[in-house]
Amino acid sequence: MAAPPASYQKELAAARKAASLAARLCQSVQKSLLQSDVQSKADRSPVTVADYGSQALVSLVLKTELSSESFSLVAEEDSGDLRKDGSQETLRRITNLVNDTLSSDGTYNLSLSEEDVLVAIDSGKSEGGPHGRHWVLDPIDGTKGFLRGDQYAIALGLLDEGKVVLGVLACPNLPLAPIGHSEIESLATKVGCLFSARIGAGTYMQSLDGSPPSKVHVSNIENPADASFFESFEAAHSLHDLSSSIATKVGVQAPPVRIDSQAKYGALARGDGAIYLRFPHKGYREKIWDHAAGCIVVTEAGGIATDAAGNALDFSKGRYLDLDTGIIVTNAKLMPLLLNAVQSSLKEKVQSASPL
Ligand SMILES: Nc1ncnc2c1ncn2[C@@H]1O[C@H](COP(=O)(O)O)[C@@H](OP(=O)(O)O)[C@H]1O
Ligand SMILES: [Mg+2]
Repeated sequence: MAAPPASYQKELAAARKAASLAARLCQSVQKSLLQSDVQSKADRSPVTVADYGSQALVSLVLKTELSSESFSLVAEEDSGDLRKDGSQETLRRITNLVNDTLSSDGTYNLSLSEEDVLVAIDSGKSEGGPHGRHWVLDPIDGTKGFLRGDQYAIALGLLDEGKVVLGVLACPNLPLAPIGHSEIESLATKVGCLFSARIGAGTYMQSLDGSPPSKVHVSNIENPADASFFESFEAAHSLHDLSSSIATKVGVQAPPVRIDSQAKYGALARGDGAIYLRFPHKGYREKIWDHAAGCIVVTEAGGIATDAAGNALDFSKGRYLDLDTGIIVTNAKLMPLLLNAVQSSLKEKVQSASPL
C-alpha cells in the first residue's frame, strides 16, 4: 500500500518527538539505576517507573501535538497497580519525571498532576482492530535489557485501517555505527539511534541527540554464508536451538547476534545483519506493540517480515498478533531460502517431539 508522499507526515513528526522525549526519560532512569550500587537485581521498580513514565509522556505528547478528536492508543501498561495503596511514592516519582522531561524540552508549558499522569497512562487501553486509526506503543520494549544496562527501545507505530502506516524506534543504547562485527564495535562509542518509517516513504535513521536523518536500507547479501543473524538475548523469549538449526541449514556461518528489544529490527533495517529469527515457546501470544513499529521500520527499508508460514504479519486483530509459529525477517533475496529452512526445521522439531 503506497501512500501519497505527504500522508502521515504530521503524525510522524509527533511520533518522533514523543519517542525521543520518552527515550530521554528512560535514559535518566537507567543512568541512576546503573550508578546505584545498592540496586538489587530483582528490584524491578526502576523499569516500572520508566515504563509508566514513558507511556504517560508519549500519550501526552501525541495528544498535545495532534489535537484530534478521536485518540486511540494500544499500549502495554495501565494505571491499575499505581492506584493501589502503597504506590503513592512511585506515582510521585513518575509524575516528577514526566514533568521534568517535558520542561527539559522547552516547548511545553505543562505541569501535570498525579491524576493527569494516571489518565494519560490509561488512554492506552484501546483494543485496536481493523478500523480507524490506533497508535501502538511499547513504552519500554526489552525491559530485561533495560535492567541489565543493555539494549531497549521505545516503539511507537500507527495503524490505519489495520495496516501499520508509520513507526518510530528510539534505541538509546544502540551504537550509531554498525553492530555485529567485533572489529567495528570496538570503535562504536557513540550510542542513541532514532529510526523512523512512513509508508511509501522509506526508513531513516538519526542520532537521538538530533543529527539530520539519513536513509537506511536492509543488507543486500544474497549468500547466506556472508549473513549474520539476530535473535533475542533471552532464551525464554525465543528458541535458540531452533534458530541455530535453521541458520546451519541455510548456510549461515557467523554466530548469532543476541540483543534485546526491537533494536533488532532497527539494526536489520540499516543492514547490520541480514536475518532476524524469533520462535517463542509454545503457547506464547505475540503482542502488536512488540512488532508494529519494528515491522514498518524494516519493510520500508526494503526488508520482509513474515510468520513462519511466510504470511505477512497481521496487526488488525486487536492487541495480539494472531500467529503461533514465529517471526522471520530478512531481505527479498534470502527469504525463499530461509522460509524453506524454517519449515524443514519446524517439521524436524515436531517429528523429534512425537513418540515413535
Ligand atoms: N515467553 C516469552 N516468549 C516470547 N516473548 C516474550 C516472552 N515473555 C515476554 N516476551 C516479550 O518479549 C519482549 C522482548 O523481546 P526481546 O526478547 O526481543 O527483547 C518483551 O517485551 P517487554 O520487554 O516490553 O515486556 C515481551 O513482550
Ligand atoms: Mg515489548
